[in-house]
Amino acid sequence: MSNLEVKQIQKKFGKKEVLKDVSFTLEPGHIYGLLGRNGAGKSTLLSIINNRVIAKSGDVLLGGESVFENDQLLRQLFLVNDSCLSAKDENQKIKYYLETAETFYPDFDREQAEHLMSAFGLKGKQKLRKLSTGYRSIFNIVLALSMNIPYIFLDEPILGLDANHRDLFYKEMLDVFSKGNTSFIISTHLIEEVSHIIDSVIVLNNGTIEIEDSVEDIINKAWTVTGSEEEIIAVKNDLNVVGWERLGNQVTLYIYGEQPVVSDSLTVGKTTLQKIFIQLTATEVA
Ligand SMILES: Nc1ncnc2c1ncn2[C@@H]1O[C@H](COP(=O)(O)OP(=O)(O)OP(=O)(O)O)[C@@H](O)[C@H]1O
Repeated sequence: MSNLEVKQIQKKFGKKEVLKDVSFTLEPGHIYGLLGRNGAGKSTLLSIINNRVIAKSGDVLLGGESVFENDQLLRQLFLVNDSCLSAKDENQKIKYYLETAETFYPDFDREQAEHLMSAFGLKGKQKLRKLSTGYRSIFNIVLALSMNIPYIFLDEPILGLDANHRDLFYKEMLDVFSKGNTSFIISTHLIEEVSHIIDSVIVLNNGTIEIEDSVEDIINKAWTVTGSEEEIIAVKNDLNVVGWERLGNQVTLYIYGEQPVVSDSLTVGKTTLQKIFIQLTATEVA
């Protein structure tokens, strides 16, 4: 498996510059979380990488070669989202789409698809257009986890899934991941829920990549300093503060970087991936 390099992607809708200059590299053997506020451009970026939306400029390279206009390379990637099947086809039965997937993706694992359908309670004779929101997500998950290709992109994969089905999805995805043939890139707002599944994070903010790091490193760099307002004001300029919060008469600073060195009267603590993400992306984007 080769690296997938996303290089200097720019995209405008009308006058709105959604992606200003987006570059990052995906490596085999990872589960990435693509995080960003509503309207940050995650879906647009995933569609561009998978050649479903055309960028103003930039490139996507697999093993050093551009994937655009290269069907063979494009078949090493797959984006599962609400529009991965064209609307006009929705009258068909589920088994039709599985057969189509087998035609286009020679490594598509039909046995795995049948296993997943039985685990999630989806039947081949059901028509796509009659599925509930949750079962449409399940159908997309069945496709994604049976593809058997190097890079699978999932845009909000758990939309409408109940807690049992979400757990089942994570378990089945980890099973596929453990076989070593596929890296996953998941775009979602359920950060706490996926924080135990993903190992790396890409944060899209203000049209560029704000963070590209392992979950472990981000958590290691995420600190809080809590104390009275007076004490906090006295130290805040010496720290790399990315946000703050008041609770009663206590103020908490969110710090991103080295462990803060402060007086004993202040409390230094750790924080979660979700909290630090909220602080790092606090400015309105949409
Ligand atoms: N086809 C389009 N025409 C015009 N504007 C668009 C189009 N697609 C997306 N946009 C705009 O581009 C911006 C980014 O949208 P996008 O759906 O990529 O963001 P997102 O990060 O996936 O958002 P969310 O988390 O809310 O799903 C938004 O302001 C959106 O309105």
